[in-house]
Amino acid sequence: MSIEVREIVRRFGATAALEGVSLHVARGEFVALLGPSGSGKTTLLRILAGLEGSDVGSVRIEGEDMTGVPARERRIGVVFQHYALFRHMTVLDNVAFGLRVRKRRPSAAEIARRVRELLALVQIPELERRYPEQISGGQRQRVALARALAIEPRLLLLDEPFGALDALVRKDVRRWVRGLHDRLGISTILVTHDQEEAMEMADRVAVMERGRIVQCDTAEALLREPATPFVAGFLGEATRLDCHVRGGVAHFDPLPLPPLRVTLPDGPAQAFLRPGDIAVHAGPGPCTVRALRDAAEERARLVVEFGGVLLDATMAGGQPVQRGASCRMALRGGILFGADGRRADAEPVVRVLAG
Ligand SMILES: Nc1ncnc2c1ncn2[C@@H]1O[C@H](COP(=O)(O)OP(=O)(O)OP(=O)(O)O)[C@@H](O)[C@H]1O
Repeated sequence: MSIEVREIVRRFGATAALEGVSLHVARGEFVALLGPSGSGKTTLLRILAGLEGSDVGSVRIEGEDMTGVPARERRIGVVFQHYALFRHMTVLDNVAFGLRVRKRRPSAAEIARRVRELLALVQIPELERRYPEQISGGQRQRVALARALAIEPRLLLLDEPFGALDALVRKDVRRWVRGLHDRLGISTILVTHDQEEAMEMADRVAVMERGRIVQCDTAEALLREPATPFVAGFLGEATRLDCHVRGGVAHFDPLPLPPLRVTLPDGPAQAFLRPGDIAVHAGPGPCTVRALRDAAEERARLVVEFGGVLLDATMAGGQPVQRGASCRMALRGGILFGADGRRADAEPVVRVLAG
């Protein structure tokens, strides 16, 4: 089902949690809300779920205004980070809960059939008699999802649902949840502050900053065409550097980095250099390798220090380097924002190595 959020404002005393948020989610779409702590993600989710009201603005689900519609009548499944499973209830009773408290409650036999179907769907049919403390974190996550799905939601809201899982399990559960979303054809909104998670799972990512959605787009578009310096800095592990544009060339002095050609007016600017924009060459030079990442990859990632600044970079060529080794560095490009907020892609002036 489609969701239309219009100009939502929500204040808590002097704090404006949401300052005019609009968002459209198409039927069957998976959208992530991504932003730093306190940017308003959870507040927006709670307003969608009907757990919180808004001061201004409206939420429409499939065209129907949700104002005054209580949470349990919205047919929205919600999963929070702390799954809040009922500890004194078995897995089966936890999943059945939403069905048992329904206004039009199905028969006991129907509830049992539905719960077994759901546990099979989330691939834990053998756990129905266990209690939450007798199952693993990943399994609890699946129970929480089965419970959210039991009410046959039109919309699934996931609030940092993978935070309590260790990295390996998290990856698996993430893929599996996306697969489930695709199979069931429901709309899903995921709240996260993990950009990798948002980009891997969602069709579109809404980047939030201080109570606003500053950009909502595909992961690729957010990386290629960030709307603001905040988005450029928040996604893609870019290094932010101040620079100065003179005659269509950005200079980084006093940092001894090669200049970049860019179509921006003269004046101060901010450069966002992604790891792929900075190519490191092994051999004597002015930079020092401080850390190695993904060393087994063909284009190994590394952190280099240059003039007291740490830069996320990429190894050029296949030569191995070691922590502490000296190296040289070239710029392949970057994204720059002028003082007026205008964005421009930068290119190397000449393809020479720094130093
Ligand atoms: N019930 C409340 N009373 C007062 N202030 C609140 C309340 N709920 C949220 N806020 C404030 O509103 C702002 C947005 O909070 P929200 O929880 O929506 O952010 P978030 O992006 O989900 O953060 P996090 O990633 O840390 O969960 C914060 O400044 C928060 O302190």
